[in-house]
Amino acid sequence: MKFQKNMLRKYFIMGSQNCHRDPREILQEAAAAGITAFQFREKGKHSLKGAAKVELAKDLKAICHDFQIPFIINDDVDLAKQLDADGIHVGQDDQPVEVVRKQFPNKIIGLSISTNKELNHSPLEIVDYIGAGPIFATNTKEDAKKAVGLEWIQNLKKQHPSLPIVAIGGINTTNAQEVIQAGADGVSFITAITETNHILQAVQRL
Ligand SMILES: Cc1ncc(COP(=O)(O)OP(=O)(O)O)c(N)n1
Ligand SMILES: Cc1nc(C(=O)O)sc1CCOP(=O)(O)O
Ligand SMILES: [Mg+2]
Repeated sequence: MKFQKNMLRKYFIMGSQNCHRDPREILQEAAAAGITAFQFREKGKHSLKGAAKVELAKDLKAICHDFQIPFIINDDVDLAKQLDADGIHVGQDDQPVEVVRKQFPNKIIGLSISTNKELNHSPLEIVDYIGAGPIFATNTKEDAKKAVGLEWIQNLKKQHPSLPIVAIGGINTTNAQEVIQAGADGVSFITAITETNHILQAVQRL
């Protein structure tokens, strides 16, 4: 699947550890409601491992493809290869993005950026988009860095006007609009969907 900036507009991220019910049901509802991309982030204390992780990933990929939404895998390069995912998202402490690009010349590749130093030392020309954040405080990622705020998105956009940017961290139905107004091409979110009882409404508002 070829990357397009508008895929970043409503980018849902999830793993089974984020869910109070079957992740398949949650993704199905979010996809029907209009998310534009999905990242499988099976990570942390209560996450699935081994065959159970692979089985869930396969099911979630099939749902994404039913809705023609890109299926992106967080961190796990081997799983991305095994499942022929549409893309992979890596952070500063994961496999170097140069290595990932060599392995996947045609897949969507996203890279996390949390500071100006990371921005200035990353090979931005070989990634399709950056995940910028945390914009606001978040409890979802244990090792999240300091919140960067909306001005940082404005600065990023000024410095790199054509670099696709998806904002992440503490984004919900009430603050998503100001994130877009600050210059992000889209918003990514976990708990805005996994902690709501009204997925359709939440996705529409986001
Ligand atoms: C879209 C998006 N942006 C940032 C991240 C964070 O990636 P990373 O820093 O590697 O942290 P983990 O998610 O792996 O804990 C992301 N996953 N997606
Ligand atoms: C996975 C992730 N990465 C972040 C980063 O800043 O790189 S913040 C984050 C968690 C986002 O979850 P929520 O939408 O529930 O705040
Ligand atoms: Mg990572």
